[in-house]
Amino acid sequence: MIRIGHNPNTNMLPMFFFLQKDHPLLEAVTAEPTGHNAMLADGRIDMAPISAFSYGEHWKEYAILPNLSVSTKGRVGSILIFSKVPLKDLHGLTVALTDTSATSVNLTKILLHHFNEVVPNYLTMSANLQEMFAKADAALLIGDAAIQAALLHPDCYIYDLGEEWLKYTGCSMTYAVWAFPKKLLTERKQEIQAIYQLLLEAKAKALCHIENIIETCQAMLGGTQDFWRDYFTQFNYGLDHSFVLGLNKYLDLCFEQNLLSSRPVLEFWPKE
Ligand SMILES: C=C(O[C@@H]1C=C(C(=O)O)C=C[C@H]1O)C(=O)O
Repeated sequence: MIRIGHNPNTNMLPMFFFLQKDHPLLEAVTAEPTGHNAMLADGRIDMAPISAFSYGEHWKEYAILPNLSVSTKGRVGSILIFSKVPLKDLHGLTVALTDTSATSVNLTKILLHHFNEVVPNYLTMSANLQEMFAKADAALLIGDAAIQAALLHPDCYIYDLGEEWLKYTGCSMTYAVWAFPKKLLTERKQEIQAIYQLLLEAKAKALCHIENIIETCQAMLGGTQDFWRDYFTQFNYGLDHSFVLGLNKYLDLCFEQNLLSSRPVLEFWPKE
């Protein structure tokens, strides 16, 4: 039995919609990314789509499943900074960070400190734009919370972090990777391999039946079918060479900005 992290956000539906969650080999544990990051680190789950940043913290212990990720080249649509002032004017002001993210929280710091030369103060808060704006000048939201806040058309600047990252680096951005502790390979290699196959099959099926996913998203959060169709054209759920380049660029910058204590090396299993 492999306990896997199930992320309930719409951006992960292409991974989970057709995954047989009652399969005898798997148990699904639902949480936001930071929940899975913590659960994988302390052994409460065996595998999850964790924040790419969390892989960077644990790269010596974890392996990444090839050809799986949550990535975009440019716009994401659901990793957004809502700001009362332009990004360049945030120096010395307060930015509220959602407590559900690790990758985007550190991407925010890289974009502000390294590329915009502004250093604000940070607050970590639960994802609620109104409450964040009561205490801060800008707010980072991810996933469905970001989509819901944007659909209300708040009267503020909105920055898409995938777009900002592309503007400054020319690279794609990988937000999540599927990782597991390498030590599981000594006794549970076959189970991991079997779950990996299920994940690849679930993803392949979803990409052929994206209309089912679009209808589900509309039922969950509203918005038009065109909105959701456009949302999913941004995403790439694979991890080919060009996405690996962007992921390495992000992890290298995290290390150079002292957000990570060592420079991560990506290790994949199964090896290709
Ligand atoms: C694309 C998204 O990516 C998510 C962002 C994450 C993070 O910032 O740590 C982690 C997992 C991803 O699924 C999103 O939430 O919109």
